Amino acid sequence: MKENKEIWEKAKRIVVKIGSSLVTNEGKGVDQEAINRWVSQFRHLQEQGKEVILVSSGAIAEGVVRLGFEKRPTEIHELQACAAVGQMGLAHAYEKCFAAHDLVAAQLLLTHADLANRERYLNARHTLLALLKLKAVPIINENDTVITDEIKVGDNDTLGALTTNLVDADILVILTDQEGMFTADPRNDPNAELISRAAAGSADLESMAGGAGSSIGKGGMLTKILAAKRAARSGASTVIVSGRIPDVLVRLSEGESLGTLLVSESEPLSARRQWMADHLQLKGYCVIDEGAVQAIRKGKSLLPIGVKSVQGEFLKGEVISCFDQEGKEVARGLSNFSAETARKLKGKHSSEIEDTVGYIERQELIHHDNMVLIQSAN
Ligand SMILES: Nc1ncnc2c1ncn2[C@@H]1O[C@H](COP(=O)(O)OP(=O)(O)O)[C@@H](O)[C@H]1O
Ligand SMILES: N[C@@H](CCC(=O)OP(=O)(O)O)C(=O)O
Repeated sequence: MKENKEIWEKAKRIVVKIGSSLVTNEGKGVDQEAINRWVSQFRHLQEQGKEVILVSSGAIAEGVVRLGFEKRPTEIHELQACAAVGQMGLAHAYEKCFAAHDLVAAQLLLTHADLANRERYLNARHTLLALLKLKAVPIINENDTVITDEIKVGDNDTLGALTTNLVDADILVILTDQEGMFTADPRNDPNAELISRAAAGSADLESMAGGAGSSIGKGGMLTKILAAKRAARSGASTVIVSGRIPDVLVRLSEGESLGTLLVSESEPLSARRQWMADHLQLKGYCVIDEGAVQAIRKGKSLLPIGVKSVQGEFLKGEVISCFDQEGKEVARGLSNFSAETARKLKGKHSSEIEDTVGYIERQELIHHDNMVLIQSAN
């Protein structure tokens, strides 16, 4: 495995994600002093020639305090109201600290749709790259005020990974309220031991990671290690570490081993394949037979003859999934047909396409060039 120092020396672009409990001092309200400490470290990283992108949680936790709720509400519109109010508090706190360190901050509130649509995805990417070129530090959060659960990214660990892939960052640092990832949730198990290093995506990690240990955070440890697995697809390694360690970012950047390093060991996917793999919600999928599974694993395109069924409603050009007959996702890619046409063509030989739909535009349902193989469940 690569040494920490080597990984950090090579890293130029770093995404730092900060969780709600850290930002709001365990839900008591925006922790201006802690923010100040992280921002001064961003400044240090910039002086070392590194680019920093921040993904900050905390809007809802801060809104809960500002609106005087005794505990986090459960009603969706109240949560959205908290997010709207709390985001003001976050922006204000960051703006103050960034200005004090002579840094320029920029706010981006993203939705799932911004990342699922190729054009909006590329727009977001170009805006972020322009900001980095101008030495501004983008601060990203999910736009919780306008979205419901069905269309959400859902947690900022995942958003951190999507951002890492979006800008081809080298490292994702997830600052949290624990020292790192333990063999079990240290809040419940006093014998849990810190894992200092592992391969991102290693299957054992998923069984050791639990949910959020408090009502302030959202994802817990599981979303963090899934985020590391997702970030590894673009070649980025992830560090899960306590944001309370003094000078944590500076010390990491000097190669010190702190928290849990989840090393990316896979070959990075191309940008377009990454975008397809990063889709969290798809409009449809097809179930394919064993012959088609073998063919696409060998690098062939998916032909209608291998398709057993087509589910959902999608348009030509949208990303759909391919499942095997056991229900495991094997690939996803851009469909050359709408769901309606794909249903008419399923099981048909290429020579029957014209007779079935009256024209031949493409013979493949998904061309190999527009397909990404999925190694294991997301
Ligand atoms: N294996 C584990 N190692 C460390 N923490 C774990 C583990 N499993 C579950 N957790 C819980 O995950 C929590 C961190 O996640 P979360 O509360 O969502 O924080 P954040 O707001 O930083 O995202 C920890 O406080 C801890 O209780
Ligand atoms: N977007 C939400 C944060 C959601 C979230 O993932 O929270 P956390 O687990 O604390 O990183 C907010 O700003 O309140």
